[in-house]
Amino acid sequence: MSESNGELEMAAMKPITYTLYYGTFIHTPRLGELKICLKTLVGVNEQGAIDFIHENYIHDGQSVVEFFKLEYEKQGNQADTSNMHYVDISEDATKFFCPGFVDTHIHASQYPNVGIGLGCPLLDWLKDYTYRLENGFTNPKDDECMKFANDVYKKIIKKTLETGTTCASYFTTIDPHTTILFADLLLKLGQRGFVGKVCMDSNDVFESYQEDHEECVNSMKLIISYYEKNNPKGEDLIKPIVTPRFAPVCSLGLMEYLGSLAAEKELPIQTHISENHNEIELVAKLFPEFDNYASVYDNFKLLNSSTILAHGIHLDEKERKLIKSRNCSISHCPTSNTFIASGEAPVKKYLYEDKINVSIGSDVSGGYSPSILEVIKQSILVSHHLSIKTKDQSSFDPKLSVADVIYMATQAGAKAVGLDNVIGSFEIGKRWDAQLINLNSANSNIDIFPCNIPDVNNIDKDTETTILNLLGKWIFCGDDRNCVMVWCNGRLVINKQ
Ligand SMILES: Nc1nc2[nH]cnc2c(=O)[nH]1
Ligand SMILES: [Zn+2]
Repeated sequence: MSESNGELEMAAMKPITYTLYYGTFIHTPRLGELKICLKTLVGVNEQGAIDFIHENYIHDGQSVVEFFKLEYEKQGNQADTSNMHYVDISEDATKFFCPGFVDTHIHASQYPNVGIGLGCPLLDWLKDYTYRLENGFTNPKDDECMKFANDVYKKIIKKTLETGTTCASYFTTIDPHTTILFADLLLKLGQRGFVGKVCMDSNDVFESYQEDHEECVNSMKLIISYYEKNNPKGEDLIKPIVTPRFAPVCSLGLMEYLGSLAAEKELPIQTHISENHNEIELVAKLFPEFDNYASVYDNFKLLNSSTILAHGIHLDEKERKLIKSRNCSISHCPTSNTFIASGEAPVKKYLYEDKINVSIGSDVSGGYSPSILEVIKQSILVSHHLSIKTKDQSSFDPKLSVADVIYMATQAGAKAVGLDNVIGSFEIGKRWDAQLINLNSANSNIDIFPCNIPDVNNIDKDTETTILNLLGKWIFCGDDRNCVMVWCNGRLVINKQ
């Protein structure tokens, strides 16, 4: 089903080649707008950028490569077709291209704990499971520690790529050396990623797992200079992200420093907010001078258009207004919110009434699955529970649609990480971060019947309905076996065909 580590690394190292993609494309360029493009031809150049898109392109016997050459010459350019690739899925109605998923909240270091700690409330879960595990990454002079970090980090990157995640915003641990190892692996394996060394200097409940202010400053310097030197030329594949873990483990001085660092270096920010009622009470107790949880972060300039706030389940109206006014994004993590019983975030309301950008996060290992396909399934189910609970109290229906969740997992994720003009949908000039879905792949969990197959040669309402039904099958019955090829920045990084 998947390649060995060795083959995967080699795939990522390959130069990007000019490639034509032909067939069905499904994407959500805007909230609530699902676009189904049939018989569409997309050209991706050697920089990994989309050069042209022709919808409803019919061959007429002309070779597609010839057509492309003529088109390119019309623009006054020479096309080198000697090393051109062509991926044609147009004859198979159960295959489609979709933008790569963007996971806006994932803890790489917590991968060994997936499935562990069921129902344990957040603050106990952190103390009893999470800090203990992360602490195992903080002894870089010990070969065993480095081997462990290498194993965990390689496996989580490989796993997320195999499930169609082409870009992720990661938390590692407080340790800078294993964090650099993680950044190195992202580059080797070819995934676009934001690397968040966890910053925390006040961990009373697990004192051996914290850093002092100076250690944090030095670690951040090390990581920022690594990124400046090691990104491939012309490709900004990795970037540091300023990561105060959450207010309860950060001193005022640390938050002040991190807010200034983000502003000075123009770096994005990620943290947690309003996940659990006991956590919210703790914040109110620790920071009595502030109005609410969100204003603690705001006071230290940690809320801006490059901030990703994970969870945000129990935000009050004032907080939501503040978050909107600062243009922050929320990362909705329903799998985690159900697994550790934190609650149900009313994200349909955030999206459509508050007009906040809401993306999707796996929150491994609060979330048991690194697959964003699994998380969007959970986001729909959680929204249905919310709808059942609130039916008699409000006319607003919190149920999420298929278009909503694909949007949150792609274009909204791209916006959350500041790449809304770079990835997230298929547009000329955007990078080719994409996945090929095959609903009939080897060992697929989905049974497809003749009545499920759309007539892709005849574009009408029936075709659209049948394709929408297929999307339902993908989200609810599919899994990583249906994600057969993955490209990141134009480069093929997963090939299970
Ligand atoms: N889900 C989750 N919430 C947090 N809040 C602070 N740290 C964490 C974490 O690691 N996971
Ligand atoms: Zn988290």
